[in-house]
Amino acid sequence: MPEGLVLLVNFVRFLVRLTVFTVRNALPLSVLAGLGWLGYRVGWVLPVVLVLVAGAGLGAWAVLDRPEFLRWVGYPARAKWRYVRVYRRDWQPVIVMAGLSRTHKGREYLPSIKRVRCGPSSDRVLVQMLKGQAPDVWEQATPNLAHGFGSSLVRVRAGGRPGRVWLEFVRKDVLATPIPALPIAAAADVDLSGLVIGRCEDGAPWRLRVQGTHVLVAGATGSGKGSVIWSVVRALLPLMIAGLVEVWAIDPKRMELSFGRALFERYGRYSDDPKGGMVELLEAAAKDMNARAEEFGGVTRSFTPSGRHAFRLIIVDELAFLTAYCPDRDLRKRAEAALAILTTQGRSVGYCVLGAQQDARKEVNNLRNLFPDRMALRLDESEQVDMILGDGARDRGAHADEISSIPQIGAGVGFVRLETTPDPVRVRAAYVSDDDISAMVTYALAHDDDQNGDTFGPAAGAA
Ligand SMILES: Nc1ncnc2c1ncn2[C@@H]1O[C@H](COP(=O)(O)OP(=O)(O)OP(=O)(O)O)[C@@H](O)[C@H]1O
Repeated sequence: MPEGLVLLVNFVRFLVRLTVFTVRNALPLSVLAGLGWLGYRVGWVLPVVLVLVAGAGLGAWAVLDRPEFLRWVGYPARAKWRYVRVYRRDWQPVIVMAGLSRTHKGREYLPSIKRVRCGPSSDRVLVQMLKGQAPDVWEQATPNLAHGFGSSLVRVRAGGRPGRVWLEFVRKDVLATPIPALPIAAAADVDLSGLVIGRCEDGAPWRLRVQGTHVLVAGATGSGKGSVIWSVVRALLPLMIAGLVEVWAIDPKRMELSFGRALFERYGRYSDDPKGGMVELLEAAAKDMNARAEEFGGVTRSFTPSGRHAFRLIIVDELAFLTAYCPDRDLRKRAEAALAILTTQGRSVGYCVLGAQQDARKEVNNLRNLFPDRMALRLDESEQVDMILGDGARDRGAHADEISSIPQIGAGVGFVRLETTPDPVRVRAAYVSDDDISAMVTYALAHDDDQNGDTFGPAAGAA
């Protein structure tokens, strides 16, 4: 190529880059230009005073309303900084070493960074993949990317349009410390389509739907299934006291639920009888559910809890005991039949089954697919993750088999799929201790007398 043409091409490239840089950084460049102009026209005292006043204003904002300050100033500034200092600087060598670039006819083709966003615990980098690349190539390279950019974990998320992926670089584990039991809400604030039972990795409340679904909690022994169950009961407590919710507890292990037995006996039912009592309770629930379905048939299609028709949560602490381990074959069959009826027909008439189980395998619980919402706490084997959360969940970052077995760090931590996103989200349930459960029993029984017989809450009386 003639030398003049090379110079021209480089000059045009420089102009394009300068324009892009100016447009992207219009605000800080305008401020700098304004201050420079002021300094030139009226001296440097005024710009310095302005900078100090702005700094003090930002400091006051950061102290008075930290979340908003971080949202509008802190995280965007950090994102720019990390883009320049981490991702753009190391992009080429890391991508080449991870095998994500291509060389064709001596020219190197690199995927490009479109955007960087920062949150409290992770950075998200939007990447324009090379033409012909698919997200699974990136999923295979996540260990290289994590080591290359100095993060503890990388997850690949959908990029919103074909050809793009978000890389989520986890900087620190914000769920590594236990969350104490959440405060008991007012009855009017309890939402059956989103009970707050813990926290998501991005700091948002973890909301669990119980109305219109069934929930399966899978986790190895000691993974903290009890904290999920008790956080749900705690969140429902105001509506239990108000007579709008009943909790029926089936407790084959006689450990976890027996502690709050008084609550279930007062606001629902309880059984730990292995000789048929637990199965009878399930059958009673299925029978009542059928009666309710008959009463509602042709009258109403949506369920609203009321004093006459309370929302019923059926908790089964160890599903596998009823469906696989119970020595009496007849009882196993009856339990499976009742569970199948409840899970297939109960959703629309105000029944929800919340089942827990240690073993995710099909042989142990072949009703698994009747639970629309499933969560994976710590699991023993990586293959079990997809059995619970669906195919591809582990590749999308649900590493439930890598959750720490140290209770302080990993109990109650798990992965769920939320309605809003196909990607699994890491969550931690609040820890409801034995003392908290005793306090709940005392609280409920103390409030009982005032409210017994009345109905409360916005949905009352509307069945
Ligand atoms: N959310 C939590 N945060 C912190 N620690 C927790 C949490 N949940 C449970 N733990 C701790 O972990 C221990 C085991 O929890 P838990 O008994 O709920 O597990 P599990 O899954 O029900 O086990 P198993 O199936 O053997 O009954 C508890 O004794 C408690 O100390």
